[in-house]
Amino acid sequence: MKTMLSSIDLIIECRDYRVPLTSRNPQFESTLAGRPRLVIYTKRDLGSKDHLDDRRREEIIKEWHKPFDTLFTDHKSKRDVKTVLAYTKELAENAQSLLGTRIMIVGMPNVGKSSLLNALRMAGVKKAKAASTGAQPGITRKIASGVKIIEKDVERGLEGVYLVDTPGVFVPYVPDDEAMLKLALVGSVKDTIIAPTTLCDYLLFHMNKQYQGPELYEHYSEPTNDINLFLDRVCRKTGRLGKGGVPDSDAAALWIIQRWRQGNLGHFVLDEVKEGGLEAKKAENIKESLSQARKRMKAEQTARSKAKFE
Ligand SMILES: Nc1nc2c(ncn2[C@@H]2O[C@H](COP(=O)(O)OP(=O)(O)OP(=O)(O)O)[C@@H](O)[C@H]2O)c(=O)[nH]1
Repeated sequence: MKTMLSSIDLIIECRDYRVPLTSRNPQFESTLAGRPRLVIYTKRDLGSKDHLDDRRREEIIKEWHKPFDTLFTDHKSKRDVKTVLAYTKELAENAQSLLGTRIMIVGMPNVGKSSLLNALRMAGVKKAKAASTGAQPGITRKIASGVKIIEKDVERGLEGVYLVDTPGVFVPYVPDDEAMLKLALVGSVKDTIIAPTTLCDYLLFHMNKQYQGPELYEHYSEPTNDINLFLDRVCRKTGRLGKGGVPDSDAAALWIIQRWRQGNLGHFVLDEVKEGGLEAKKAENIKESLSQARKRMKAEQTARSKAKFE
């Protein structure tokens, strides 16, 4: 990515709408520093009900990223895709490059980079899917060559706009267990990494915290904080029973997680969004990276003194 940056006119940084803070990658900040950037929060449909609270949250997030522009998208919304397309077109018209405008799309695994690229291509040049997409992270494995999203327009001196898709880049370290649970819940890590019942327990905690609370899962269980009881009810309700009628909790947990990821168990954000939240997160990341550096130095020192005595 770094080596390509010199030929890139704009970086589109995709972040998951449901984890605006936890998905911050400090590595991008240093690598992409000084480059023009547009921040796009993807999967808005899964985190927003388009209420006043949601719009207020989006205003705060926009403030966080200034001077960069911020957009919020659902890749199936024609209006959202057109807004992104118009943004890139304006950029290209102002740049008037002889080689065309090149845009690199970066972000965490499974955040929706390829889906956005495909939607922009369809809306811009009416061409079918150029990149593979999938519900698990790690589908895009290499940096693709530019995919055209806006045609050349000789009369307007426009040389075309090209998007470069990149593989998802996971945060260099995850500061705590809760951050890992959030990233797993939104699908940034493979489902085999964290036990499904643990992940589902964390989801249950969030569902209970929402305004609708237990109504969100009323088809499956009575209100509860107890994951065992909850999964038992889900198994019975959906027939996820093994030999001798034993509830298959793992299968039920995975199914519930998928239902939430598809937007069927409430639309909400896992991070707390407040004014100055991003600045606080940046300060936290600096503290964390210092302590990581100290740990690394200590380990190196121990290894050196061990080698001396061997
Ligand atoms: N509901 C909803 N789902 C989305 C949206 N964008 C992407 N998805 C889904 O999220 C999953 C991941 O999308 P991809 O486009 O493959 O994500 P990616 O960032 O390219 O993933 P990697 O290849 O792992 O880097 C797919 O199942 C998409 O259908 C969105 O705006 N809303």
